[in-house]
Amino acid sequence: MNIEQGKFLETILAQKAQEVAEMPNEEVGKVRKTYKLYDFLRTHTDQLQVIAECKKASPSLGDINTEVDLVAQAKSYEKAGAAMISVLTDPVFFKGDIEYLREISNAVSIPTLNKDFIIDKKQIDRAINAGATVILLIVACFANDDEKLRELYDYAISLGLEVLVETHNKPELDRAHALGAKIIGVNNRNLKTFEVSLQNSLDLVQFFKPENIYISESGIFGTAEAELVADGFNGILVGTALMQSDNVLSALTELKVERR
Ligand SMILES: O=P(O)(O)OC[C@@H](O)[C@@H](O)c1c[nH]c2ccccc12
Repeated sequence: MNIEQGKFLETILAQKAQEVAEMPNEEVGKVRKTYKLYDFLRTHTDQLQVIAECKKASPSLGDINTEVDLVAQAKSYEKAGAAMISVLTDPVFFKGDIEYLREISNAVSIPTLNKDFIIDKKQIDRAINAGATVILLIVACFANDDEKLRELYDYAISLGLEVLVETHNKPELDRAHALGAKIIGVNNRNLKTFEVSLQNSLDLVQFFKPENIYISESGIFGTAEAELVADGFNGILVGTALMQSDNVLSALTELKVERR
C-alpha cells in the first residue's frame, strides 16, 4: 500500500478501523502462564534486557526478511536470552499475521507481545486467545481520547495482561504516567514521518519515575546504540537488526550491555 509522506498513522488507523469492523467477536480465554515482564525487568537490572521482534516487513523499509521461519527465529531469540518476543500481527503494513503470534506463543515459554495498532477490545480478546501475555497500546493512536486509552488499558489489565504503553514525546509520556502505566516504551521512530533519533529516548530520561520500567524502541542495531540508552532504560525493543542478522545469538548477546 502506498503511504503519503507524513500520513502513515492516519492511513493505518483508517485501515485498522476497517479491519476491526470485520473482526469476529471471540470468547476470551485465560492468559497464557509465564513470568511477568515487569517483575523480570525489575529483577534483571545488571544488563540491558532485549525484547526481540518478529517482523517480516515494515512501511519504512519494505521487505526485511520474508523467507524466515518465524517460529525458529523466536526460539533462537528465547535461547539467546530475550526477555520477551514481540510479534507483528498487522497484515497490511508489516506482513504480520495473528497466526504467527499463536504459533510462536505455543513454541516459547517467555512472554509474547502482540505488536499491532490496538484500538478495540476485540483485538485484546484475540491477542489473549493467540497466546499474548502483553499488548501494545500506542498513545499516538488516541489523539486526544484519553478515555478510550484508559478503557482499553483497564480492560487489558482486568483480564490479566500486561500493557506496554508506547510514547514518543513529553506530552505522550505525561499521558502514559497519568494512566498509571508501569511499562512504558519510548519509540525513537516518529510514526508520522518515520524519522528515527535515539536522542528522542535520551531527552525523556529526566522525566522517568523510579517505580516504572522503560523500554527504548526502534533504531537500535548494535552495542553502540545499546550503550547510549543503557543507563536510562531497562530494556530495548529490537526488530530489524535481529531479523537481518544471520547469527541471532551473537547479535542479541551484543545488545545485552552492562548497565551502571
Ligand atoms: O526494527 P526496529 O527499528 O528495531 O524497531 C522495532 C520496533 O521498535 C518497531 O517495530 C516498532 C515500534 N513501535 C511500533 C509500533 C507499531 C509497529 C512497529 C513498531
